[in-house]
Amino acid sequence: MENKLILASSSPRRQALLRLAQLSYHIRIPDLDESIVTGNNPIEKVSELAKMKNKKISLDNEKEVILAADTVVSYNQTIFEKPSNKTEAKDMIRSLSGHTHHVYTGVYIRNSAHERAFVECTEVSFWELSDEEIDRYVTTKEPYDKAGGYGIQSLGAMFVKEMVGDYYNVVGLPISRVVRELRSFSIFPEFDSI
Ligand SMILES: Cc1cn([C@H]2C[C@H](O)[C@@H](COP(=O)(O)OP(=O)(O)OP(=O)(O)O)O2)c(=O)[nH]c1=O
Repeated sequence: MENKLILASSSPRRQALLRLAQLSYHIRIPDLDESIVTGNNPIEKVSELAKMKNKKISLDNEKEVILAADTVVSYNQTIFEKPSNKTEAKDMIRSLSGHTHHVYTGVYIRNSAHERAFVECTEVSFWELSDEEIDRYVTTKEPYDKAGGYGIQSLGAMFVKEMVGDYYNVVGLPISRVVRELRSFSIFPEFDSI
């Protein structure tokens, strides 16, 4: 029996990125109140949450490999998670306007024998945005299921002036590094065997 990758996430983007890398996976969604992890250190926060999401899923046998992740936006000593309403979304995007922020994704991988954890950081600079632009954006569905209140993979792309680091890390999973780490768990993308 081959090793089996379990994605501990409800995020459609994380699923899409595993498919992009030609990885087969199963989904098990962790039930976790993310607000229990407090504090203003983004690296600690994403590490802790990725680990907690991962450990919420039990390993049924030694072939299973569980992957979990957490993404936050950090600007000026403040962590931005998913905005819960229009006002919060507007405030977040207004603070990011004309500035450079960091997007952190913590990844935690484990099987019955070992575990690997890492944090990837991408630097994103926004253009100066007008109030009208921000108002229009928050009337779309885009901000509400995304850290920082924007989606770089869709309309939020219009805000981005410059980026340093892995684009896919901003979307929720630094897929090229994940693929490399998964090889040590004997999980391989289909293209490895071509
Ligand atoms: C900044 C940014 C974040 N995001 C997303 C990635 C993450 O899915 C989300 C941050 O929330 P997370 O809590 O990391 O993930 P999630 O709630 O979507 O899924 P789960 O906890 O079940 O794994 O924000 C984008 O899709 N685009 C972006 O540009």
